[in-house]
Amino acid sequence: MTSVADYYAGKNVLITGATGFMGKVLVEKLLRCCPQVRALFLLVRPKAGQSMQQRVDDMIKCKLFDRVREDDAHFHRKIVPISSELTEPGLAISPEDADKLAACVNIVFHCAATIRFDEPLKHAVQLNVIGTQQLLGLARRMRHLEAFIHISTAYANCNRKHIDEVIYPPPVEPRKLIESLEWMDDRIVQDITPRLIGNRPNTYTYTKALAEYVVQQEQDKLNIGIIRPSIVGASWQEPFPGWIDNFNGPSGVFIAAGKGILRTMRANNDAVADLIPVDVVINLTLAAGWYTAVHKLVPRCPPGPLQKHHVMSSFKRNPLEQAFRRPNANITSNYLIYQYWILVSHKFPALLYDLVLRLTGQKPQMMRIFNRLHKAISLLEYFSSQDWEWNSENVNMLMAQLSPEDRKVTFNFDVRQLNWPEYIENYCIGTKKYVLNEDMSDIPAARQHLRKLRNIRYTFNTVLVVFIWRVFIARSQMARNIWYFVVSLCFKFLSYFRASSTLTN
Ligand SMILES: CCCCCCCCCCCCCCCCCCCC(=O)SCCNC(=O)CCNC(=O)[C@H](O)C(C)(C)COP(=O)(O)OP(=O)(O)OC[C@H]1O[C@@H](n2cnc3c(N)ncnc32)[C@H](O)[C@@H]1OP(=O)(O)O
Ligand SMILES: NC(=O)C1=CN([C@@H]2O[C@H](COP(=O)(O)OP(=O)(O)OC[C@H]3O[C@@H](n4cnc5c(N)ncnc54)[C@H](OP(=O)(O)O)[C@@H]3O)[C@@H](O)[C@H]2O)C=CC1
Repeated sequence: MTSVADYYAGKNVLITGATGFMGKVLVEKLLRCCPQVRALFLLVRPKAGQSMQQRVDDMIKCKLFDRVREDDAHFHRKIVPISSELTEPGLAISPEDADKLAACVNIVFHCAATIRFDEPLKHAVQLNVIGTQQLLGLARRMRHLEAFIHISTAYANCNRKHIDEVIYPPPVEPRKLIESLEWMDDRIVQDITPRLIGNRPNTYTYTKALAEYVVQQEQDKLNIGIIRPSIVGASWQEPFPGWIDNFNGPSGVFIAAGKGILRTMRANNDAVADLIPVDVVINLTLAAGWYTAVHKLVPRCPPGPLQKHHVMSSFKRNPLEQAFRRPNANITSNYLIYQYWILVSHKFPALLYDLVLRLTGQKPQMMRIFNRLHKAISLLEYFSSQDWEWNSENVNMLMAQLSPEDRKVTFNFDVRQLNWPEYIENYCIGTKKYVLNEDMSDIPAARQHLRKLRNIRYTFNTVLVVFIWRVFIARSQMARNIWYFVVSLCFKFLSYFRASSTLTN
């Protein structure tokens, strides 16, 4: 039995989506734990005025690569950026680069995708389906290819309640869809999108399902492996706990809750989400690369439960700076209760805050922030308010194939060993440090700010109760009678207490 690192020794690996959240962790892990790997070819596009080389240079400077840097200061020599735009014909790879890749690549990891839930169908198909087809075309030219690993999602088949580790028939024949989209203008595509995606919630899950089918079509020619992670969160252990660099999925929810903006969300009653740490997904992916070189595989990452109270208590211990309110959220599956909390805990405070901003000559902004937040959480609702049953037999089988050292240490993907409260604490701290770039030394000031917010809330509530009561008393004789009765009762109790304490003295 070879170890996973031994397998990658001397291999040339091609990675798409290397500048993304998961791609970066994959590159880091390969360089650190498979030090004999020969070269990593990264398909990267120029973006936002930066050349492909500048983007890769920036990427490897980031903190995520600190441990690799410590081990080998010249690790960047193994990284070979290749200019590529996946939505362009031929992936916009130069003929020389394409020939070079065809001659030497041994393993492909395809991570690139648009993961936006509101992506127009045409663009999602262009990147997630046609981009994948074109990459497979390039893979077919690779003379020494041993495995093609495609990163899909556990929700590609979210229209089913029970999902096995198989490729299901596609919702439509991809070729027919691609042909139709070619002549339709964007307005028509927008109009028919809901009909096309049917009982899937968005173009993302729909195009990921089509991509799986497109990959499966190549199974006679290539060794393919498909990984289906659920909701990918911050790292558990590697390269350090809590690494996260984006607002996607639960991270945006956590940050909004930690800032005291998000106070309610629609989710299933026990508020459990299928979360999986990114380092676990990457360990599984690399192990699958090794195994697929010999066998074919569709493993799904085993998820773990995410619970609301861990998030809240963690942000109370390690508060984010300048919170709008104290972190506290009501999770409910009931639509009416949810709407009530939206009104009372989101819209009313936002209106009040904007009023104060207007009165002090500033531009109102809170309602705009809440409108964006509502759009984002409405897109996540489908996933947070349902449960799925997934089969993970291939994952268990793969685990059993690993050497004890790989299974327990280097490529561990057994989430049963994960301590969830500790993981969530590190996750929340990770959003603070790496997404919001807040300093941990500011925590005492942030705690002081939370105490101030609590005092403001107590004062506000007291004033509100007194005000309502005064209005009520002014209008109702019965309320006045009750009020006088309660006040006289208090006086009687006080005078009795005073009299009895005088007697005992
Ligand atoms: C209450 C607390 C505890 C609760 C625990 C209970 C459990 C419930 C948790 C449930 C979570 C459920 C998550 C389900 C996710 C399913 C995942 C499926 C898995 C996958 O396969 S793929 C990964 C998932 N994909 C995504 O998550 C993408 C979703 N995002 C989008 O589609 C778009 O970003 C969105 C939401 C439509 C917004 O679009 P837009 O308005 O155009 O904004 P931009 O994306 O362009 O961003 C502009 C700007 O804002 C920043 N940003 C983005 N999101 C947030 C946010 N939530 N909060 C704050 N800021 C955010 C973004 O970084 C940009 O900043 P710039 O500086 O770059 O401009
Ligand atoms: N994050 C999650 O929760 C989950 C993710 N997945 C899957 O994992 C994979 C990686 O996701 P994640 O890392 O989170 O996504 P990111 O959005 O962080 O990364 C996407 C990557 O794709 C690249 N890319 C996008 N468009 C193009 C293009 N036109 N040409 C070339 N490259 C492009 C991006 O490059 P650039 O930097 O240039 O934009 C980036 O490197 C995806 O396939 C996704 O479906 C599955 C389940 C859950």
